[in-house]
Amino acid sequence: MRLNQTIMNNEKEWIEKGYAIPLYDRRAVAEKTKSAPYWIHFGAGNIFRAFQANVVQNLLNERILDKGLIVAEGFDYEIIQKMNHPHDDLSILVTLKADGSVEKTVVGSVVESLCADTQNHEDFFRLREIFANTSLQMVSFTITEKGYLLTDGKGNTLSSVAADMENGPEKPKSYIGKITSLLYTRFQAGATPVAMVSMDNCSHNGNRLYEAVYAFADKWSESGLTEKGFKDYIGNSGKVSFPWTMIDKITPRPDPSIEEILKKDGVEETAPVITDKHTYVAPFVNAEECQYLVIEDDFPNGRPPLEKGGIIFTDRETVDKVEKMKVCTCLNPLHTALAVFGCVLGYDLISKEMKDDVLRRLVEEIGYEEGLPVVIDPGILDPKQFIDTVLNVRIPNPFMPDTPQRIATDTSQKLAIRFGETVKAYIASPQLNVSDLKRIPLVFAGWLRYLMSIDDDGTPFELSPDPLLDDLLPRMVGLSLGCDDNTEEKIEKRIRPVLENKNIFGVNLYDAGLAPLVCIYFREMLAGPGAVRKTLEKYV
Ligand SMILES: NC(=O)c1ccc[n+]([C@@H]2O[C@H](COP(=O)([O-])OP(=O)(O)OC[C@H]3O[C@@H](n4cnc5c(N)ncnc54)[C@H](O)[C@@H]3O)[C@@H](O)[C@H]2O)c1
Ligand SMILES: O=P(O)(O)OC[C@@H](O)[C@@H](O)[C@H](O)[C@H](O)CO
Repeated sequence: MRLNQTIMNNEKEWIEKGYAIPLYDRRAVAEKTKSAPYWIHFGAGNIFRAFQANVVQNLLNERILDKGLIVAEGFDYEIIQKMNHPHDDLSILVTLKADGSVEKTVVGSVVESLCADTQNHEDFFRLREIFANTSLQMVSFTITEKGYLLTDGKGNTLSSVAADMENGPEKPKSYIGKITSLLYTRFQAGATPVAMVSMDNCSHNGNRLYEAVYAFADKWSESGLTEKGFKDYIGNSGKVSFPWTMIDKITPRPDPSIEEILKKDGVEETAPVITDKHTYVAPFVNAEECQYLVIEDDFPNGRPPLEKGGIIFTDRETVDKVEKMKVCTCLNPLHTALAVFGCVLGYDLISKEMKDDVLRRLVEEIGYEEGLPVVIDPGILDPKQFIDTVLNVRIPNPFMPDTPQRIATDTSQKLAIRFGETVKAYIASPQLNVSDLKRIPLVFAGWLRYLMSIDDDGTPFELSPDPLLDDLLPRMVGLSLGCDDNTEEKIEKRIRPVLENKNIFGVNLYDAGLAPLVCIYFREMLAGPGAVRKTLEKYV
């Protein structure tokens, strides 16, 4: 059984093996989509294939939509070359339910995949054609938090961004430079409206995308590299919107245990690949069943009826509340706490960590006691029920192959949103006292301990990728486990610049009054092998 367009002539075998297959004429859908695209997504990673692509598949099956999706990859072209093209853009979604049952779906809603690479003339020409088409209604993104960065950890403009700003929209190399250049194509083709929809886990993600794109438009306009009016098209015309969103569906990396299931069914060539840019991809994706996508309803060129596929459209204020609930308190902080301590305590599965009493108590206390008091009820999802499901059903699901190592990726980019917002809310509240926060500082100390890349038994382990490692790791040099030399002064001197960094924590932890506690916890975690667990048991 080969995963490519031939399955449409060989449906019986797939259906007999329990696969749901596309119930529409895929060739006809592809033809219509290519001639009048309405939705292009950037970031051909796992969440897109597990969530957005499957929503469109369901709507195609139900004849609510008659066009599919185009996907573009602007960072890791190997995904397109090694997964999309060899499989004719089909992928298998394996849904792992908490009762242990498994649902297998061949998703065929993606009908074209392109490398957003200005060196790849054919693909970039096609992207310009898509952006010039009046039919285009939405451009969405799952490109990770760092995809929107224009500067490095020290605040210096990235060299690719600086070069693109200097050279203009012709052949940019940076991600946002390419996106802004494509918007310039749309501007030149009649300045028709479009919605630019970030679906990444960053606070006010629409603003993050807007600010990055506007910085290019501003610079290019100022230097006369773009025609008059482009900057206003992006910033003031009301024609280009940047809605805010909240997306939620735990989508681990493709796991060998799931590959085994597919292999047993007779599916060929299912092996996952780790690309040179460290993306974990396979012809299949594995994900939980639960999913939420909440989008600010601001689509100046109209939009498909995605609400019929379960996507919630609402106002910006509600998205803000629901996103704060999920990303800042009820899910992602708990994930990050489990990620850093999981790596240090030698875990390779999040669900196993939930059987460890002290880790379970830690995330319950962060969620219910420290996070929940600052949550504003968004009205559309109940925060208490949400966190109950996260802690009792979703994270402990033993059938989900999610790992602390995946979630630990880019932690330096996530702490500000996942914990900093709560710290800020405590500082701002007349009723709450920031010094009551005891567990969040424990996670900060746990992250510093994680950065030493030595586990709690004293064995070295590999850190997950993070754009700030080059800045952060030198700070850890000279600190070692069980060393009498680890004086309070020495430790503080090393980590002070990190704790003061607002970009990392969202606040200066000294100004917030939390730094001394972080230093105490961190020092105790350095006492020797076993000290991390001992510290957790002492304080949680
Ligand atoms: N996986 C999940 O559980 C989940 C759930 C909700 C939201 N998200 C959001 O989606 C994002 C992607 O998740 P995924 O599961 O698809 O991950 P993935 O590792 O499968 O794919 C990552 C995608 O981001 C791109 N990317 C990586 N680094 C980049 C960079 N520096 N610049 C531009 N693009 C870059 C990759 O090329 C790829 O397209 C997450 O960072 C998160 O914001 C993920
Ligand atoms: O995807 P990231 O790297 O931003 O964060 C890792 C996880 O916390 C995240 O992917 C969750 O699984 C997701 O946010 C659940 O909806």
